[in-house]
Formats: sequence, structure tokens, C-alpha cells
Amino acid sequence: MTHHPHDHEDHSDEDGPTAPETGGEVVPLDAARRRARRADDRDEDEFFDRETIAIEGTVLGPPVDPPDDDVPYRSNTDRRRAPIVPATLKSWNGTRSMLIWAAKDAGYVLGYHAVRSPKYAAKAILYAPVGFFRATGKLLHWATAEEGNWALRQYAADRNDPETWLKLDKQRQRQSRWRWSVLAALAVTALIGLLVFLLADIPTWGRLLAIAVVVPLLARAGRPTDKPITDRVSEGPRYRKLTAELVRRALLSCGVSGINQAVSKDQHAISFPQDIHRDGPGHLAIIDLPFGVEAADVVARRGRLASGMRLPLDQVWPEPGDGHPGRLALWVGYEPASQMKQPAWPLLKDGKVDVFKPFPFATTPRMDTINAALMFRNWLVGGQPGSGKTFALRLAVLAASLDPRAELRIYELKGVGDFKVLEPVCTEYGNGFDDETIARCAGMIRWLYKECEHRSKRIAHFAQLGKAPENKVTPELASLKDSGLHPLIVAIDEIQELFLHPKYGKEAGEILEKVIKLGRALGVILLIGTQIPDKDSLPTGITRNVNTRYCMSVADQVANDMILGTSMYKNGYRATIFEPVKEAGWGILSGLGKPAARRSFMVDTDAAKHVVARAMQLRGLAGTLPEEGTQTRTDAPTFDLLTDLAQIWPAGETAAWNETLCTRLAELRPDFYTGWASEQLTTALKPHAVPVQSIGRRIDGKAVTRRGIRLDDLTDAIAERNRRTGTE
Ligand SMILES: Nc1ncnc2c1ncn2[C@@H]1O[C@H](COP(=O)(O)OP(=O)(O)OP(=O)(O)O)[C@@H](O)[C@H]1O
Repeated sequence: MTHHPHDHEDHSDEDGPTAPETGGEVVPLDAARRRARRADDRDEDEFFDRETIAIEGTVLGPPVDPPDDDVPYRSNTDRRRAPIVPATLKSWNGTRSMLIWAAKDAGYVLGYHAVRSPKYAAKAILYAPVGFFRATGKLLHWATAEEGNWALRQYAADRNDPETWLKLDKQRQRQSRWRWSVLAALAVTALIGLLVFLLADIPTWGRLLAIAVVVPLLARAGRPTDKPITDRVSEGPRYRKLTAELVRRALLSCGVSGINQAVSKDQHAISFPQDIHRDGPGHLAIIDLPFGVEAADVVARRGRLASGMRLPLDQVWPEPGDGHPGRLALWVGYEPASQMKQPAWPLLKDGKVDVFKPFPFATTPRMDTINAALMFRNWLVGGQPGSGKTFALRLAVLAASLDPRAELRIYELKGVGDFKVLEPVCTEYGNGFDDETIARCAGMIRWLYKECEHRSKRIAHFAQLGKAPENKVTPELASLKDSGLHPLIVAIDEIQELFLHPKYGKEAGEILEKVIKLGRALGVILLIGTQIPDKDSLPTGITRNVNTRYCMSVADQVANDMILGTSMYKNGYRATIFEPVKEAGWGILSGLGKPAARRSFMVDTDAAKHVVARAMQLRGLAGTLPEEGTQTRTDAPTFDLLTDLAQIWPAGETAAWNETLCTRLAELRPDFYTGWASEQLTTALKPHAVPVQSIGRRIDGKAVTRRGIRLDDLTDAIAERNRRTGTE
């Protein structure tokens, strides 16, 4: 509702303070109320300049709208009561991390003093005799009870009042008498103690204990007041406590103009709906930014925020908070994440995985474990080189390997061999970016589509029997031998190599898009890793159908949004803040709860070997270990052209025409080579650097020249390929 100046005029006489004499002046009601409210606030503000006169009485009429106090962001629900049990103590992880921090802190203090203990001992020995005499003097003085009524006695003496003086002194003597007896008892005890210490047969540790108790006590009494025996443990460099003032300063140094302008007008523009509190191994501040400023703007300036706090980058973790876009959840660790030890992967030593259930995958900056799920999910892991995407993808596959029902098919198109450890548990494995591997990978995708068709028929069959209630694979069906619906995990790392391939790329993209749509309910799980997420390297149809995304360090907004989805960058989920290599393993994980910064558990290749050994054991017991020699699909097109050519080479010939070779190839593998003509063979031979040339023959006495290849060139190419791949 808008306010009309007339509204004020109509009611000005009936209600509230009188209008200014000018009469015709229009006073915006909202502004007037805000001024009035600010004046109220100032009463509570100790810094309020009391000489300033708040001009009140500018409200001209009764409120037209309901009072502004009840708007949601200032409502009472926001001013929540402090929880009875502190947030840190609610979870075991929180409690543990707090205890660990406390223990570390105590350890630090202990270590600090232990190193300086010789100095402390020397000081104590120096001050102890002084302390002995000082303490004796004090005790004697106490025993005389001179101090108790000295002032009164002096007063009586001054007034020449011997009677009072004697009375008072008698009282002193009474007091002094029992004090002397206490002192005598003390002296006797001390003497006996000393004699025992010197003469009796007590163990060394007993003597040391007595010295450790008495000497520091005497030293404490003997040291000058301004010279403590122990050095001060400096608080500064270890941990900076998160205070509202620190947060304010950091936010102001972020360079967000909205914040700076708002704070210059109203110092309360940044508010804290909850007290800053401990949260795991650090502190959490929930901050309401000034009106109109989005948390995303601050998240994007994590570096400046950290600089404003004088803290390392990986100690400062801003995230969009719950509730509204202007709420920021700023978590600041006790120490940088790089110095916090990430717990080992819980499945490293023992444990099985059920792909239908979550498994530990990553940790938060607070070192809480985040679980991930595989079933009914497709994963996209993206990031620049050194971001840790291969390790993250491998971690998911390692988890899957610990479910003996799950069949694994892996292609890593980078050719490094990060997944090689998993080969013994894979039904299909390929490593490399050569045409042959890419052809096999494309072949697998074709097969995958057929497998999906096959599986959907199986599901329909089981649905009819009432065993697949939602037309989805159930844990029972997945466990049922020969149901054909066991979980099938297909991982392809550096998938851009496939999609950018001139021959197979387009078709593979189209088929995989269908597979990703169909496969989810059918127990087919796709795990994709890529470095380049643009639309040529990763068809959008695929990106759109992925439901679990892990964006590790990326270079720009485009890559960020290609992996995480449109607007994620704008909304403050920015994997650009992570540095590759240094912050390897960190990324924004979305699709598993609220998107947030997570670090995948680190399982290096050696540790992975142990996991795979366990996976093999589990599979051996379950009878699902892929048998030697059956590690390829039955219909896999073995596109090993060079070997095939060598096999069908016409005996005794040094050169052969393409057309002759094509006919023979088609006889060898009709399903693959049928229809090949001279041109197809030429194209297929190009990557292998086998020159196709004119070969002359004499047919019926006539010289005929056709395209063909020489045996020497073929043999050279095979030798060269074997040298490259290290095979015989
Ligand atoms: N979760 C993690 N915690 C700590 N370090 C990690 C983590 N993940 C990976 N790293 C480290 O980062 C390095 C690079 O990881 P990875 O090979 O997965 O990166 P990438 O993104 O695939 O890069 P590239 O494309 O160059 O292989 C690893 O050798 C490992 O030392």
C-alpha cells in the first residue's frame, strides 16, 4: 500500500505530535518511523552522542500500514533463544573435534612450558630461599596479630586513653596466643618433615615430589610481583577468535559497495541473527548482510574476506546461509584446512558397500563426513588438471567395487593409468586416448544402450510379477542371481576425448544421452569425469540429466555453471575459489543435500590396491569376480585393424590392394568389416601412419594400378604401436 500525503493531513490533528508549522510539507511516513525507531535504538547504544537532539514528532497521522516491526527478517522467530545444548555438543563429530582442539591446545601449552622448564627450574631455585625468609617473616608478623586492631590502639594512645588501649591489647594478646600455637605446630611439622626428608629412607620419587611441591610454592612467595616464573603463552599467532567486530571489518574490506554504503549510513546494517558460536573445530557466524546485498557477492570474495581477517584462505569458509539470499554463513576454522588432518577413508581397512545405501565420500571443512549414494544417480565430476577429479571419481568406483554385486566398466581416456588398480575387478577396462581405446569405449556405449533395452524388458517382466513396484531395480532384484539387473557402474574419465573424436564423438554423445535418461531406474550408473565441460566436449543433454555434480577447481564461471548448473555461480556456489593442486580434492558437491564445499577422501594408489584386494576377496566369495580372459563384452568390436590386417595378409605378397584386403577383412569379421571399401580402409589407416599408395599388378597381361598398402609399412606400424603401448 502506498502512502498519500492526504492521509497524513486528514489525521494530523487527532493523533500524535503536531505537524510542523509549514503545514504543506510532505513527510514520508516510513522514513519518519525509521528515524523514530533509530532514535529509540540509540538509547541503548552506549556510543550515542547525548548532545545530539533527536527530532521527534514528525509522524503526522496514525499508521496506515501495520507496524513494520513484524516483517519476517526482524521477526521474533529470528531472535531465537540460545540452544540448551550447544550446537557443537549435539553431534559426536562436533564434540570430538572440540575435544581434539582442546587437547591440541593443552598439548601446545604443555610443550611450550616443557621446553622452557630448565629456565623455570633455575628461576625457582633462585627465588625459593627468598620465598622462605619472606614467608617466615610474614608468618611471624601474622602470629603477633599486630595488624588486627592496630589503628584502634593507636587512636586510644593518641587520646591518652590507657584503659581502652589495655583492653584492646588484651584482645590482641588473646588472638596472638592461638596464632603462636598454630605457628608452633606448623614449625614442628615442618621440622619433622625436614628431618624425615633428610634422614628417613624414602624413595627418590618421593623426595622429588616433595621438592616439586615445596620449591615452586616458596619460589612463588619469593619472586618479585612483576616477574612471573613461567613465560606467557602468546595467544596471537595460534588462533584468532571470531568476533562480530572482526567479521564486520572483514566484510567492509571485501569491497562490496552495497555493504560499505549501508554501513556508512547505519552501523547496524550488518546484523547477527544468532550469536557467533563454536561449530566443530571453529566458529560459525550467521550474518544478515545489508538489504539488497547477496551472500553470493561475499562468497565470491573469499580472498578479500580472509585478508580482512588476516587469516589463510583455507581457514575462511563463507557459504550462502539458509533463509534468504542475504544471509551468509561464515565458518572460520581454528586452523587452515590444509593443516587439519583429514580422517582416513572409513572403508579403507574394512567394510562393505551397498550401492543402494550411502557411503562415506567426502568431508566438510569442519571434517564432518559426507555420505554419497550411487544407485539411481549419475555423477559428473569436473575440474581443471590437478583439481583431484580423477581421485574423486576413483573413490566412487572403489566404493562400488566393495559391493560384490556391482559390475564395473571403466575407461580412462587420459592414458595415465589411475584406474589400473581396479582392472582385476572390472568386466571391461580401457586406458588411453588412441583410436583403438576410443573405439572400444564408443562400442561400450552402444552396448550400454542395448543393455538398457534388455534391462527395461527385464524390469517389465519383474514388474508384472510384482517384484519391481516402481518399475525400478530394487535391492532384492539387484541381488537376485541371473536377474540381469545387478548394478552396472560405468566410469569414463576425461570423457571429452570421446566426444571430441571426429569419428565416434557425435554418435557416442547421442547414445549416451539416451542411456543416461534410461539407465537410472535400470541400475545403470554413469560416472563421468571431464576437464572441459563446454557443450562440444560434453553434450548438454548429458549434463542436464546428471543428478550428482562435483565441481572441483575450475578456471571460470562458464565451466562452473556447466558442471553445477545454470546460476550456481551467481548463487554463490563457486568452485573458482579453489586452487588446483594446493587445494586438490576440494570442490562444490551438489545433489547430495545443500551444495557446499567438500573435500573427497584421499585414497592414494597404494591404499586403493588394498581396497581392491578386499573387493576381490568379496567378489571371490560372492562368485562375481570377472574371469580371466572374459574381461571384454561379448559383442565388443575389437577394432584392432593392424592385427587383423596382419592376420589376413595374402601369403607371399609384399603389397596388397585395399579392395583385396577389405574382402578378406569382411570374411574375418563380417559384423564389423562388411561394407568396407578402399576409402574406409584408407581413413582407418591414417591414424596408424600406414601410407596408402598406388600398387601396380599385372592382370591378364595388362598393368592395373590400384590403391593399396605394402607389407613393410604394415609391419613397421605394428612394431611402432607395440613400442608405444609397451606390448609384444
Ligand atoms: N582428496 C584429496 N585430498 C588431497 N589430495 C588430493 C585429493 N585428491 C587428489 N589429490 C592430489 O591431487 C593430485 C591430482 O589429483 P588427480 O589426478 O585426481 O587430478 P586431476 O584433476 O584428475 O588432474 P589431472 O587431469 O592432471 O590428472 C593427486 O596426485 C593427489 O596427490
